[in-house]
Amino acid sequence: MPAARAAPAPLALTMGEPGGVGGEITVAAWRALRRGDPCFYAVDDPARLEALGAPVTQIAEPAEACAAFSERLPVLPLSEPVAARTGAADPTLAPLVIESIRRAVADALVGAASGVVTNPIQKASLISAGFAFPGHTEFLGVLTKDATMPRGPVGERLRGPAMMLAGPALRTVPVTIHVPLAEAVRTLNVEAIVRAGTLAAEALAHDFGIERPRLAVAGLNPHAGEGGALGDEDARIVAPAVEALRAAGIDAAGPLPADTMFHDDARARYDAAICMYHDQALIPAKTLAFHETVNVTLGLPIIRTSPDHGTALGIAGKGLARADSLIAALRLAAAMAERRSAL
Ligand SMILES: NC(=O)C1=CN([C@@H]2O[C@H](COP(=O)(O)OP(=O)(O)OC[C@H]3O[C@@H](n4cnc5c(N)ncnc54)[C@H](O)[C@@H]3O)[C@@H](O)[C@H]2O)C=CC1
Ligand SMILES: NCC(=O)COP(=O)(O)O
Repeated sequence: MPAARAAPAPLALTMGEPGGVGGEITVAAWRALRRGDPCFYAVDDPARLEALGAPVTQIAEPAEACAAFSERLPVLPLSEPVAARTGAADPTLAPLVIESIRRAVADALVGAASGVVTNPIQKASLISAGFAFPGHTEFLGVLTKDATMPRGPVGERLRGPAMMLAGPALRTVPVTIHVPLAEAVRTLNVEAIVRAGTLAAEALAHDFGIERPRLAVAGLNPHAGEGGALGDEDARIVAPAVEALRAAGIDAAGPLPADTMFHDDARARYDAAICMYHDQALIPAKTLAFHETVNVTLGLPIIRTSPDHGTALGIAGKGLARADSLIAALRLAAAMAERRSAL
């Protein structure tokens, strides 16, 4: 008889900005998932989550989480209590927000957690407190830079980080991420597009189970440059990148006019859209499925997903926040972990 497969490690869920909706959607996600899968633990302040209505159990190690999960929300405590004001971001709490991310990543790097799911952070608040990164994506790239990639040297060539927004009807990958638009245009280059496309194709094959992934590469300018009349970047930068992706055996089409590549019929022709800048990728993804889309970091030695939305300070504590995107993020992280464990 084949040996029974060990139960997967739990997922680690970070605190995010404690003044935002992270705490209440954590509790709602636990209520939705506690009788099924996947099991997770929060790296947070147990008293804070208990005050939000969950029966909590304080754990010392991730390995204790799944036995308790159906009855109580497992919480790995931060080093200090979190005194947050609902609806306001507080830069003095930045060290605890960052501690939560560091601990979750450390657990994933040693295999104690099967992946990291992050609650939203208030970026400006963290940056004002000295945080040197524009988002989780870039921070996670640095936190994991010394860890070996899965699949050895092949994996090393695919080291990110890169961002994918994955929804039921659309996946997008922005080539440039958290930079001002003018800088995105100025710094766009062939290598960055090839890197994003290669990471996307690899993730579609290995994490999403798509045997022969098809990429659609967006142009930068209106009408993909209109033959040079509306800018030369599409011919000079995007087209050679598409050629390079094809030469590497990746099914890539483009540069495509971005205004006509996201309607229903167009989306049926590809598995992911490679976009030139943040909003070109995130606007269609969030418009089509704000509550189901998940933010996935590609090219890390660990799994990381997150809801697509932010801290939503304006609705925090009002009972209006939906946990669907966080639940989708937890489910996708678990599915990715299962796929990777079978490789
Ligand atoms: N992964 C992360 O850490 C992310 C962090 N952010 C940060 O969040 C902060 C606020 O960003 P915004 O642009 O205002 O975006 P937001 O996503 O927080 O809010 C946009 C709109 O969607 C609503 N909304 C958001 N989440 C919701 C939910 N779960 N249920 C129901 N309605 C929801 C809000 O009430 C608001 O009307 C910024 O500091 C931003 O950088 C934004 C996106 C991702
Ligand atoms: N707009 C998406 C976003 O800001 C998420 O960034 P990250 O914190 O996941 O890097």
